[in-house]
Amino acid sequence: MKQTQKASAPNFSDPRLIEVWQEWQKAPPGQALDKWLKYQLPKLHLRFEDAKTERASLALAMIEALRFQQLVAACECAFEQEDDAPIDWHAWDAQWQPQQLAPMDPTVFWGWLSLRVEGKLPNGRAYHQFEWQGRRHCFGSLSGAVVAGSPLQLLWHGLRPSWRSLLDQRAAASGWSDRDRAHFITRQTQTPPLWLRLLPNQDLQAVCAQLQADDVNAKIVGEHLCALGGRGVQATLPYKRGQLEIQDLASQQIAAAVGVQPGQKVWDACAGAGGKSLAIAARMHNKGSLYATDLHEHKLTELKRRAKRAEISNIRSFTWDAKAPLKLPQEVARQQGFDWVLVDAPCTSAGTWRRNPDARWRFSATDSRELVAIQQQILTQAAPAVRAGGHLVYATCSWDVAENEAQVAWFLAQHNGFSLVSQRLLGCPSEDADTMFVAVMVRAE
Ligand SMILES: C[S@@+](CC[C@H](N)C(=O)[O-])C[C@H]1O[C@@H](n2cnc3c(N)ncnc32)[C@H](O)[C@@H]1O
Repeated sequence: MKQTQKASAPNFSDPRLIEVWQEWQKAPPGQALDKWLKYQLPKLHLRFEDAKTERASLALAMIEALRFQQLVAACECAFEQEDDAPIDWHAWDAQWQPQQLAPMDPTVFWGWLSLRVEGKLPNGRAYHQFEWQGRRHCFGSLSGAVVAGSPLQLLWHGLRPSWRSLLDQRAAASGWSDRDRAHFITRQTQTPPLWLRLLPNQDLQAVCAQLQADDVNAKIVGEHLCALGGRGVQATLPYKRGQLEIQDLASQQIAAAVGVQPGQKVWDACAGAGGKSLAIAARMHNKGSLYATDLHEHKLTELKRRAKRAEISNIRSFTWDAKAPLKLPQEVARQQGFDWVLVDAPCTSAGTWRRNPDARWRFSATDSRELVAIQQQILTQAAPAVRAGGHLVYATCSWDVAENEAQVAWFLAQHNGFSLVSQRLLGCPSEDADTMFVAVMVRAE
């Protein structure tokens, strides 16, 4: 099958990046990069020879830009400083906002970025070696000053120094060694592979071989399949035939923590577009019922489309807002509750920053507090729907302890009838995936 190859690396020498970056600076604060690229890139009337490949390369460069934009600002700050006095990066970070990048010359911005990502300046006359000598020197000094535990270490890997205490909490909660912690931090600079979930009765080797034949760099890791670079999967035969779904490894592990048996009753309370619902239902073989609810109707519409594609017929979906308890469906009321309830709660999504680096700049203490309150509300409403002896599974795609272990502790303190079976962090740093959390609790008989 002939397939257009998409770019697998950013091209920092592409002069069109200047305009793209300037336009991005005009986007409303908080705009998601992937949506912006999808709708705005075609509007920029940039001249492309191979539009698909070149747009993909621009998109990859923008992903790197959003990952390291604060480091670029820090480099320019260090360069402009007149004396050699050490900079208090904590204090600098406390007043830094992404909007402060707008006045920076975009050529300078991409120069710093290319130094960080590729170790060299982009090709082009704008980067006259002599003029950049000072910046190169400054870059070398900064990189030499990156030591474990320092604010500069976090900046260097695209993380805010102010998140250090959150990392400390995570390291303590997960019993990370210094090596685990360093691994987690360095992995924030790399996009994880695109993980694929095989539908039941599919042959892992055969699907992998077909993906490779379709020009996807597919690889088997243990019992799992992933695409390195992750492009073009939706254009392949296995995807079109419905043999696989795109789903991060950690997300697959959350679905696996719902130990459902065919014939049981499950409620996926925050089902969204159905990532977990579909994976859970796949193990039910259309026996029993899975109730998929969400605040947003449009997400459930997508869930229904995906369920049809996967030939799943036992999912019932309807909107539900955690402001009120769920009225149990009759068949569930008869057995006095669900066997399994999954709360895949709305969260800061901090565990997806490797894939969506722009999301980190939307992370704020106020939003986290609000989300913690919503998570507690959803857990509180979901708990009575678990039957005696049934299980409540709580999950997030965040590594923030406040949204995870602390929530579980809060819930258990409020609900005597529940006890903890297990809780763990999934994905990065143990695996090359997003970072997520899952806790399984059981209700007393
Ligand atoms: C982490 S996402 C769920 C992802 C989904 N389970 C999946 O695997 O694709 C959290 C979901 O919670 C929903 N949500 C947010 N606030 C809610 C509320 N008050 N009541 C019910 N659902 C809510 C959001 O619409 C969102 O789809």
